[in-house]
Amino acid sequence: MTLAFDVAPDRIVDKLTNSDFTMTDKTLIVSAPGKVILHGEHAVVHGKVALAVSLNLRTYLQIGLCSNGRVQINLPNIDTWIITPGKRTTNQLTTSQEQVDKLRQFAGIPDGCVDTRSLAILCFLYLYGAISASSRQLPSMEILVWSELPTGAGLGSSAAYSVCLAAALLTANESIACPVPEENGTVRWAEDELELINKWAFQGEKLIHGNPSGVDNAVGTWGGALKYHAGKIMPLNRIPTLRILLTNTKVPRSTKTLVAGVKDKLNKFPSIIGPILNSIDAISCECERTLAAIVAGDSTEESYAVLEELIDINQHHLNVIGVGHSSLDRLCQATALHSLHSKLTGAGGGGCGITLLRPDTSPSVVEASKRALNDMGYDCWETNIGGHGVSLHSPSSLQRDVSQLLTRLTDCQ
Ligand SMILES: Nc1ncnc2c1ncn2[C@@H]1O[C@H](COP(=O)(O)OP(=O)(O)OP(=O)(O)O)[C@@H](O)[C@H]1O
Ligand SMILES: C[C@@](O)(CCO)CC(=O)[O-]
Ligand SMILES: [Mg+2]
Repeated sequence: MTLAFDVAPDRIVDKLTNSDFTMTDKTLIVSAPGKVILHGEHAVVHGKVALAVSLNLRTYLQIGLCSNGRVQINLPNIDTWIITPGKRTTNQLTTSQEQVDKLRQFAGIPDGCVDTRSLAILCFLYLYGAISASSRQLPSMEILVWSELPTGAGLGSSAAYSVCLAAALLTANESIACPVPEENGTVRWAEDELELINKWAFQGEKLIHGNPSGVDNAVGTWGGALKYHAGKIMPLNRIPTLRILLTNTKVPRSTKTLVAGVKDKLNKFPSIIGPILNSIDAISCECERTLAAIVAGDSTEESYAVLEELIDINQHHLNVIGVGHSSLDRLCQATALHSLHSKLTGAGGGGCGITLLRPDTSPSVVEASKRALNDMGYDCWETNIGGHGVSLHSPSSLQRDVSQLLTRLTDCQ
């Protein structure tokens, strides 16, 4: 998707612009990781504990400042969009309904819309307008966002997108420093700057999700493993290297819709759904204790059995609160045939599931499970967790395939 608009006049310029892009200053490349939630999705929106870890799959954003009086954003993962101009909003770390309504009107996006492109555009327009509000002039820039993450599949693609946008726009606007990565290197921002990135990314998530807990943008910003509770972010230092099989059912769903559905159920049946959310909270806490026991070397066999049981219980809870899906049931059944335990991850309703592998799960069991899942039409891969948080890259530090892709996409603009 490519969006372009004039930054000066308040009028629609529209669609693809090409050759008149002239870079005056520098190009920045930032990236942020996706995540998996081990336990606590949905419950965390209602103040319960969640445990989440970053993935090695990342979203990349390239931003070039220019002097052609235009803003152009290219989002190849999600196709094409027709354009609306940008708008200055107030530079405040809160999103008022009035501001959002004005932006929606401006971009022609109806209220309650969950369309992928509309939400991505709304998020960009908001962050661009609000972060640039302190500048004398709205900056002219060209942005390209490309992700290794499947969009809208439970792996935090919206948060990685928001974190990248916040980091790039704050850096371009000099609200945070522009650390210089060494040749072939990657750098991160200082802690207070990460906090600012995270706060802005949370505003972006609000536009995409409606009512996010903040856990996904926290993982996108800090990376690693963390415990999230009522807005408090606590790094998890005592977790073993977990082997996780990640499966994408490829059933599309919207986090915004699913989160709203759980809220409705909770409002309708507080004394029925409330205790389930409390139980999910207890599962997260028990999981944290069990992970620490594994690190301490306490009866690993038994600890893994506990982790497996917690996964099964939570998957049932998630079904009860209405975020399961028949594709996820089939995933759980297929892995259970190989004595493996699975649950949905992220918002559910389709999207991705995680399957816990033991340190000694044999390659033949993993291969047989993957084959069964592939035969059902799912994508499935054993993943590495613990990717670093939002980072700034020198072009030469990027993996060759990522670098080539960004170059190719830039050339196509
Ligand atoms: N690479 C991308 N380019 C543009 N927009 C993106 C990109 N990745 C995500 N988005 C935006 O995020 C939305 C998907 O967010 P959603 O929260 O529904 O799914 P998710 O973040 O992948 O899953 P979860 O929130 O369960 O972890 C898309 O509709 C789109 O608006
Ligand atoms: C479903 C949810 O709990 C996790 C989505 O990855 C929503 C949120 O925490 O914002
Ligand atoms: Mg999301």
